[in-house]
Amino acid sequence: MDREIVVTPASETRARAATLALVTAAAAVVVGLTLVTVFESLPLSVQFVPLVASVLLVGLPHGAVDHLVIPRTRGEPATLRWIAAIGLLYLVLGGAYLVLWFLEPTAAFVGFLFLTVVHWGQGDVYALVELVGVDHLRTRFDRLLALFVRGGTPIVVPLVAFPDQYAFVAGTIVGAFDSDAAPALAAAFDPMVRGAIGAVFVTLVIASLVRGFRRADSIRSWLIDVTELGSLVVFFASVPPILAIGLYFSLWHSVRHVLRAMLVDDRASAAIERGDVRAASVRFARDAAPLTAGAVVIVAGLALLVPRTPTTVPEGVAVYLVTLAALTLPHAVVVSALDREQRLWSV
Ligand SMILES: CC1=C(/C=C/C(C)=C/C=C/C(C)=C/C=O)C(C)(C)CCC1
Ligand SMILES: [Fe+2]
Repeated sequence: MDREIVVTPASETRARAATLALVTAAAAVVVGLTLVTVFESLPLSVQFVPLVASVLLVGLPHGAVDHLVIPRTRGEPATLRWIAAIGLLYLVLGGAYLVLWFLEPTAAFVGFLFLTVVHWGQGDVYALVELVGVDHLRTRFDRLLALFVRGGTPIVVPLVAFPDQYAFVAGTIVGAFDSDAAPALAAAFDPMVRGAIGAVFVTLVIASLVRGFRRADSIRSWLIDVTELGSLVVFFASVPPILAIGLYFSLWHSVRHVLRAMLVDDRASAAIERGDVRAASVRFARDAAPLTAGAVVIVAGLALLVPRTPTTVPEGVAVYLVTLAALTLPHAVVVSALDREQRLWSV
């Protein structure tokens, strides 16, 4: 296999990063499952806490270094040209997607769910292949199957397990733009439709498990994959989705991407190598601070622009999620470029 990665962190550094990723992911699962086990019902105000916290802690910031990651991967300085190119990408794609939200909010929302599946899935494929170092995702097809299964879990499992809360959030998001969009969305919550989506998903999960087991040389790395996936499914099947997605977004998806950004940064990578996670985090926080602040300004601006001005926490979070959608489209393009640089899909 022809692998030419300019910045290739030592395998020990990757192993440290994998441990950090697994520990924070496990923390998300344990916190979520503990909360639902200990408390009979969790007030919505508590369920929203992790999602609101993600504005400043790891969630939103994880994409705020997109202007730095590609030049760093190539071992080039992050010149003004690079920054302008990524800025333009965000402006054009994010801006066009925001316009779509105003024109066709239901379609924009459905698109957001698909985008999330692909983007969260691609992040997990990176972690499995490059951090954990699994050997059973050999072909592009294996990786694509893993992408849909991993990215699909946070979006499909709650649709089956928690349709009411799902419908509430979907209705609040689309309702910010169109107060009578409910009928168009209602179809997705029909038990038959949910059953069919669930059945397709379960088939994919089983296919990926069986295929992975057959192809694995090392049972250890397959077991890590299965344990992660199993925990993820149980987590999203038992924890109400507002809480579950809040925990997952920061502690699972974003932490993995932050580690990826650190590994392409010589200084942060050296800090992780010597076990100094603090130094690596401080450096990341400095890199991410300006554009995180920029993104917060966009959330506030959008809150003023949407036809229905948010007045409650769920409505405020809805505007935040629409901003995340608009930012995630160009972010997923940058991450795909990073996947390409790191030859994640050329197998
Ligand atoms: C909160 C929430 C939902 C959607 C969240 C989404 C889609 C978040 C995507 C975030 C991204 C893509 C962040 C960037 O990486 C659902 C599923 C409607 C169910 C109810 C709770
Ligand atoms: Fe991301």
